[in-house]
Amino acid sequence: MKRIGILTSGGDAPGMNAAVRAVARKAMAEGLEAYGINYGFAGLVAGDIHKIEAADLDGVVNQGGTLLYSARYPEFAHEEGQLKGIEQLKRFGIDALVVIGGDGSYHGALRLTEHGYNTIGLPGTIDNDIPYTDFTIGFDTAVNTDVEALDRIYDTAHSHDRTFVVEVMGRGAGDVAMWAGLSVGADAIVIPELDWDMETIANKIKHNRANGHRCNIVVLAEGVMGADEFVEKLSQYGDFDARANTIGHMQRGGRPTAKDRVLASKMGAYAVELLLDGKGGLAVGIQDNQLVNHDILDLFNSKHKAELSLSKLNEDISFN
Ligand SMILES: Nc1ncnc2c1ncn2[C@@H]1O[C@H](COP(=O)(O)OP(=O)(O)O)[C@@H](O)[C@H]1O
Ligand SMILES: O=P(O)(O)OC[C@H]1O[C@](O)(COP(=O)(O)O)[C@@H](O)[C@@H]1O
Ligand SMILES: [Mg+2]
Repeated sequence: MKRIGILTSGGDAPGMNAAVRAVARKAMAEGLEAYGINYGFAGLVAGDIHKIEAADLDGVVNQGGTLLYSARYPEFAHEEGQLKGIEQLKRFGIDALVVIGGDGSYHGALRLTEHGYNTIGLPGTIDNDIPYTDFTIGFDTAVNTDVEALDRIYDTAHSHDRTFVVEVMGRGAGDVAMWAGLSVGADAIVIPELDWDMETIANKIKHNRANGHRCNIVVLAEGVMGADEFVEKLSQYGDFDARANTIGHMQRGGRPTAKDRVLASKMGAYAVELLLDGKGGLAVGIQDNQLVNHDILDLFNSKHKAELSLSKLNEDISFN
């Protein structure tokens, strides 16, 4: 093996650059060359591919976004695009590929593996919705961004005796909502994985208010419903002077936390070690603080397990 290709795909996530840097620099340290593919699978098919020099990676470890750019490119679900992508990789003499992205990107990586092309997946998504890893690259930063936003919203909630319903991202997963909600002492955290009931939430808010809690924060995972709709339904159970906020894409950008930088660096270097061992078709994860790898195919026969006990814990300690 002489050349490793790297691409980032799907929603950008803070720490993707640290992962690209780790893969490329580790490859170089092992006497290999690194090639960057711009715009995920779209750039792969188009042949938007360039050699990465060590100096290109200077000053990127602390940058959000992705220096390789990203794309949502549904066309890659078609075999024609996949074969074209492999042709491009061969044209550049690239022997193996590291795909940094979320669950969708892993589908693309699996297709390449099925066509006999050695591919390793690194979990890069703020959603934390990937099986066989406790954490994904970008999750910690997104949660911390949400916590900062929620702390600011709390100031207004507290000053005006208001209830704020704040919608955070996560697609179908409630991890971002649970971590952010527990971190700010939310009155309620509403996620798609667990049953919930509007009347119970309204009663909890009333109970807390009756016991001196002047304002309320409800953290809502986007996979449940939008914040406006939630406020409308909540208001049917009382006048909480409620406001809806959606944090949106600002939680996807920004400088990665140290935790995400370290995770990305570890995973990136590990991917190169796996490839040097002649392995491929694998997804890298971290479980109980140990780097692990699983067949990418196994990820599609499994479901991400959210740490749902966080929701129960929040219930237990968020009353007045
Ligand atoms: N079934 C599939 N087969 C091949 N490629 C896919 C498939 N699903 C997704 N992809 C590729 O992965 C990209 C990223 O997936 P997406 O779900 O948008 O983000 P993420 O990887 O962050 O979850 C898609 O735009 C597409 O190029
Ligand atoms: O950026 P877009 O295309 O509007 O998509 C928003 C979605 O992307 C995310 O921010 C990240 O998701 P992925 O990692 O799966 O791309 C989700 O939390 C959100 O639902
Ligand atoms: Mg995804």
